[in-house]
Amino acid sequence: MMVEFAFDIKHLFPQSIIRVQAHSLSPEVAQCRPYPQTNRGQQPRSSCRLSEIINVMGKLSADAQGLCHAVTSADKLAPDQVVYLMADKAAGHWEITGLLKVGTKDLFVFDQGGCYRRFNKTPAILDFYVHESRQRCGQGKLLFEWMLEKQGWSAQKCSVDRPSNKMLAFMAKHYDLVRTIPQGNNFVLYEGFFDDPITTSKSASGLQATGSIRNQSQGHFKRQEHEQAQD
Ligand SMILES: CC(=O)SCCNC(=O)CCNC(=O)[C@H](O)C(C)(C)COP(=O)(O)OP(=O)(O)OC[C@H]1O[C@@H](n2cnc3c(N)ncnc32)[C@H](O)[C@@H]1OP(=O)(O)O
Repeated sequence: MMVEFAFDIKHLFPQSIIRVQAHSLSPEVAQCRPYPQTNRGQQPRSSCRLSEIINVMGKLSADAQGLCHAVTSADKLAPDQVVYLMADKAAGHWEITGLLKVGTKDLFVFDQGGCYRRFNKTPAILDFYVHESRQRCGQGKLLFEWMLEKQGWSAQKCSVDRPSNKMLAFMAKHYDLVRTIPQGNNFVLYEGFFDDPITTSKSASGLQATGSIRNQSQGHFKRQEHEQAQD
């Protein structure tokens, strides 16, 4: 069953995907609720509605990935992070179908030669979820493509925070991204990340060689490990 909210969401979606940042949220969702008693006769503010949607979808995403804590919530959204929310009315009324949270990270990463480098403001995929009833129907691709266009990013330049097995399969299927470069942190980089970084990536700037430490730690597969543990 899809997620239901105590308010009509259609006014929030002038198109099927919207871009939300921290400044348009009310992180103190508790102060917005309960509906409609505290706002008798009034619609809850859109910032309250968006915050509630993000909290609910963040929780569903965590559940789907077997995580104890949500990666995405209204109060944790940093100023440089963006949440893309997707909705449709395929069932006759508007429903929220997906969430994609992205941001930028200053990462110390290993290149293909094992050299340790610093990349400032690396495009980062932080949380991604399509409702179970809509998975494997191309909705994820739609949302991801929209995000890439709005952010001005390309898939191979994105770092991915602790990708799940489904995420790895998604990147392989839609972007032919299969070969990862082992890192000592939770982020996965794909081959192609280091190709011509200055000219082809708008955001992966500030490349600095910081040594040649070789470390093949695989600490980035937390979500995947968790999934497997749950299987
Ligand atoms: C950084 C992170 O956020 S990692 C966490 C990613 N999120 C999750 O794992 C939560 C649960 N999964 C999902 O929400 C979704 O499956 C997403 C967001 C990963 C992909 O969204 P979808 O709408 O399913 O993607 P879309 O339909 O465009 O592409 C389908 C492809 O994704 C991958 N995929 C999606 N679901 C599955 C699955 N159950 N098993 C294996 N691969 C899957 C496959 O490559 C699939 O292609 P296929 O059906 O030909 O095998």
